[in-house]
Amino acid sequence: MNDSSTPPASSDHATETRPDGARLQPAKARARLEDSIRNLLEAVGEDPDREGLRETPERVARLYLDLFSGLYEDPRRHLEKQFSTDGHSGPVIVKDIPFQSTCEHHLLPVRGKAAVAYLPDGGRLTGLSKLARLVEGYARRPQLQERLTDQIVAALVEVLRPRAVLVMLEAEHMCMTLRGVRAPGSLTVTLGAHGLWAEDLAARGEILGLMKS
Ligand SMILES: Nc1nc2c(ncn2[C@@H]2O[C@H](COP(=O)(O)OP(=O)(O)OP(=O)(O)O)[C@@H](O)[C@H]2O)c(=O)[nH]1
Ligand SMILES: [Zn+2]
Repeated sequence: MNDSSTPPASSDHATETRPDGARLQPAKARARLEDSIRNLLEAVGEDPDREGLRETPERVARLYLDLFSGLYEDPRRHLEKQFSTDGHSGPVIVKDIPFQSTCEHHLLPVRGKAAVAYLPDGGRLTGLSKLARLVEGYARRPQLQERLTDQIVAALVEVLRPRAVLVMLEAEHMCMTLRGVRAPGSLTVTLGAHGLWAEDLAARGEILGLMKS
């Protein structure tokens, strides 16, 4: 593989800020999370100082920092390392990428599989593992499946400038299986497309077929 002559995307991608410009700080978040979990235990009538719960706020704070670690990175940075295509002009598809997310309405797990495809523009390729890292970075946040799909598409478009992108996510939402409507086994499928695969349904169908095969 050759080093790309393409300049990397903006280094602003390495850190992310809230819309108000404040930097997200995991250390501060951890202390606040611990307090919040303690409050939650008290609110449900538990004693956070009893032996079994004493370390729970700290454990759960760590858990949430892990589940929401995508809030502390800009996943677009994973696409910055690029290679030349060496003439390859066909689609690149990585499928069966497992992901774990959190439904932003109920803070319950969402687990699924992603398939990510792009059609290089003749100049830029990214590492295959970077597609899975991109999915993970956006999944590890409070999310909607539709937004997660769109963010993955937008990142690929912005950084790789490919001729086409297609992203398909299939996921089980625990908020639909453990509670509420209780529909275990139900799967939500979302699709995001850009460029040729948004415009040409026959071309999109061919890629979808490969994603599902
Ligand atoms: N569109 C979309 N909806 C989601 C996602 N995750 C969870 N939901 C839905 O968000 C909705 C929230 O609905 P509400 O009526 O405010 O909450 P609720 O009373 O707990 O809803 P029920 O789950 O129907 O009991 C539910 O229909 C969930 O199924 C997602 O990723 N995308
Ligand atoms: Zn939910």
